[in-house]
Amino acid sequence: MASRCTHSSRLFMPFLYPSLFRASAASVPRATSLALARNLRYSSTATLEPQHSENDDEARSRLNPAPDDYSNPYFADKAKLNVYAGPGGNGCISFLRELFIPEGPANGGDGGHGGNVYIQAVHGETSLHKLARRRHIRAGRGKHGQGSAQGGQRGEDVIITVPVGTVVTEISRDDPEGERQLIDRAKYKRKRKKDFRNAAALEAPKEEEGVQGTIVEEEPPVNPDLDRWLLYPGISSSEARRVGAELPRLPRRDRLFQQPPAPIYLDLNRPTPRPILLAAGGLGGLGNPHFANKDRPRPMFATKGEPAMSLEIELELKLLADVGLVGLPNAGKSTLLRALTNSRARVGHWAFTTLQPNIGTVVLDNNKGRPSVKSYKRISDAPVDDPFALTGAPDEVEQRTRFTVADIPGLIEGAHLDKGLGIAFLRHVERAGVLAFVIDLGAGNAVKALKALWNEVGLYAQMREDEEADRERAARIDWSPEAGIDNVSMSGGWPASNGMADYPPSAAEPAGLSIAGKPWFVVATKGDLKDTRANFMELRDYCAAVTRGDEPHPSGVQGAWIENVEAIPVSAINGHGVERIVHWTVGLLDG
Ligand SMILES: Nc1nc2c(ncn2[C@@H]2O[C@H](COP(=O)(O)OP(=O)(O)OP(=O)(O)O)[C@@H](O)[C@H]2O)c(=O)[nH]1
Ligand SMILES: [Mg+2]
Repeated sequence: MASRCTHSSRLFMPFLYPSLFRASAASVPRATSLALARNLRYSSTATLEPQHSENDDEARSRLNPAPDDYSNPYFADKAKLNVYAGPGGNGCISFLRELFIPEGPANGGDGGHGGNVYIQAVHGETSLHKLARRRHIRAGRGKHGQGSAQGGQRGEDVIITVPVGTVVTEISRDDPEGERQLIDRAKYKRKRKKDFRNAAALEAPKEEEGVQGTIVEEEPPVNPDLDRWLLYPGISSSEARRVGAELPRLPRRDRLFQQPPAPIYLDLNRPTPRPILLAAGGLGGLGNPHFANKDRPRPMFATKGEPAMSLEIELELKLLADVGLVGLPNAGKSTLLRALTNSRARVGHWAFTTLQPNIGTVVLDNNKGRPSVKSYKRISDAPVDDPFALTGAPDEVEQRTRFTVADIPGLIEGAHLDKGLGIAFLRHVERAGVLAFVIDLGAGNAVKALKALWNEVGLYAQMREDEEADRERAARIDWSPEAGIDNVSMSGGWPASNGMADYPPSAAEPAGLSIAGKPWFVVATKGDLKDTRANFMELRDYCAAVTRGDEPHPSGVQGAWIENVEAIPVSAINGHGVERIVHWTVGLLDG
């Protein structure tokens, strides 16, 4: 396909793809290159390019790239958002006025409802960085009603699209309408009690009446909902007081969208075809015709639109890769990812080259002939718009054409104490089907390194399980203000019985099994280095002993996966042995 920006692409090329530029620079005629140099005089990146000698370039390859030969897409795996639903528009107070009808009937329009905020997990999104930058997300406000019975426009809805694998947690919410409903309900209960007591007092013996029977004149009640009404702006203050005292009760209104029960917790580990409601917009106010009757043909009031709910939510992305690479820094994880996939992850001979997760795809079948490996995966046909996926639907099998591999920053001993880059990145391999421990054969005892890695992973798993248990305990306490008030069916994708207490009881799993229960294997890399054979043999014997049960699982977790622990020797930099990793992984994935 022809380039869509032939002129500008040349200019931007060195900035975006320095290595490509170097390769093509030699073929650019001298006159052109001079012209380019002139154009790029102020471009610091072009002039500061490190110069490589010819020999240097020859030694370089896709698997042994220069440190600056990589692509670095924007990535964020956490975002905090303030979400505001749209407030409703006010109702209008207006009267028909025509040539021979000076005082016509009420014709104020209703206010529009505020917009809702939804969330939807879609394929194609891979990062939360755009949302992290936006921070505030607002749905449109409903427009006010107008004269001549014109209703206000509805506020625009907003759909937050997030990558599949995002977990949404509510931090706090401000729901003025929900709070008001609670207060109204409490007041109503108090009033009923008081009325009951008064009625009982009236039925009490009559002799006391002579002594205490003085009738107390009650003050005219002040309308408690005065702030929810709009009064005709043209009326005088005395008239306003009179109208205020005569205001009717606020009408009860049916809602199409109920606010989702607090606290929101959504694990969007599958795409959601229908957006899920996070915050419903406020109802629009009612115009003055709603309050006209034969005693009050020209109501001088209308209702205001409802204020909107706002939420503070946290989004956490857990990448959904099939295989997670776990290893110490500089072990060769990114090189292995390059060897397995088309990834352009950064490779460097220092620790912490990788600062953010990289995902690569291993293509098994590009549909251009026979697949390199035959593999089948189970697909569940549980309804994907069920945010809690509580239904146990039967599984189907389909041919696997690719699988994904996640390369994360290296772990060091003590990562759980927040040393190095910490263990936060382990959440990206937490959901992987298979874990591959990448061990550098040239960097000391491989068995020791494997044990150290499993120790960190085990501590991480325990931490996550404790967090999950805490969250579930909090969710089971039914403190939600909405619970038990209106049992109206939820719209916008929430299941009707969405009380958190309805969760199925969690299976009592031994601690740490969420990760230690996964199939795993060891990739012993840098096998091309001298004197690494003994180290590999020791590692292989250790893995065999673990499989036999002679050695405990390196994490120390009881019941961890030890079916067939294998150590596969590779030289990723030369692409040797990586085929075997593909076959082995597929075998474990197919289970
Ligand atoms: N000899 C040899 N060197 C390798 C091999 N694989 C990787 N290396 C080198 O090891 C160094 C580190 O490789 P990386 O792939 O960046 O290691 P990493 O595990 O991703 O490192 P971090 O991202 O820092 O955790 C680089 O200089 C690679 O060229 C290999 O199979 N053989
Ligand atoms: Mg790396």
